[in-house]
Amino acid sequence: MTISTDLNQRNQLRRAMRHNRRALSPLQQKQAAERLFRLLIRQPFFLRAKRIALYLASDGEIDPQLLIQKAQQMGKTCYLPVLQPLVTNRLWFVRYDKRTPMGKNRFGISEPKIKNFGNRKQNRCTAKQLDLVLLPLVAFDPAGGRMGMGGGFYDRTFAFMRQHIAGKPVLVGLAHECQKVDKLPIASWDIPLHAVASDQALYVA
Ligand SMILES: Nc1nc2c(c(=O)[nH]1)N(C=O)[C@@H](CNc1ccc(C(=O)N[C@@H](CCC(=O)O)C(=O)O)cc1)CN2
Ligand SMILES: Nc1ncnc2c1ncn2[C@@H]1O[C@H](COP(=O)(O)OP(=O)(O)OP(=O)(O)O)[C@@H](O)[C@H]1O
Repeated sequence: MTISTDLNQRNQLRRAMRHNRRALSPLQQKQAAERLFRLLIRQPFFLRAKRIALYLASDGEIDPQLLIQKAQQMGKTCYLPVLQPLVTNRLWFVRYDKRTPMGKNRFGISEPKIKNFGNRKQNRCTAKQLDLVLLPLVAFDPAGGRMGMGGGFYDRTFAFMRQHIAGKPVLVGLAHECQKVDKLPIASWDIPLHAVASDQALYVA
């Protein structure tokens, strides 16, 4: 198979799975978010983690908002991905709570504002300092394969995980069950997930 047909297939799958996500009703979204919440709050990787990266749901993604609230009540620190303004296509993780000033990134997703690089550094943490990363995804397979929105942001940011088997951070994708496929094609740059949690099950790779 040529590289271009392979790319076409990836893009077709991405489109179809994004369509599946968006087709869920508000009630289905709410129930899925509650099921995911109940599943995750009893996992040792969640209970143990002090610094957790999550995301604000967009485009039909399963919503981790209940998890953000719970983690904060438990005294954990939550971080959101922010598109790096200088280095292209990597993420920063910025501390998030009710008082965090927010703005929209170029994809229309809310993210913490970075006003002053110097002052704001204490609110930022590097990918290696996180204990747990709950990643958004478009499609997944039960072996930890992940397909995202296509920017390669998470893959680039966590590329260090390939050499570094330190068990930290733990990478767990969050998904609707309808985003599961049998087997995703693996690209050389793809970073495998330790697990995927859906509204129905936890798939440990
Ligand atoms: N909720 C959430 N936040 C996230 C991500 C995510 O997947 N979900 N990201 C994970 O990486 C980063 C943003 N990545 C994104 C990549 C592409 C598109 C997107 O909608 N692209 C358009 C076309 C591009 C354009 O508008 O210029 C599209 O595919 O239709 C959105 C977010 C950081 N924050
Ligand atoms: N570590 C890396 N170094 C250089 N380029 C990379 C790296 N990771 C991904 N890319 C590039 O990023 C592009 C998008 O990758 P891919 O389609 O796997 O993104 P994705 O995982 O769906 O997106 P995201 O992680 O933002 O949700 C690819 O064209 C790839 O060449």
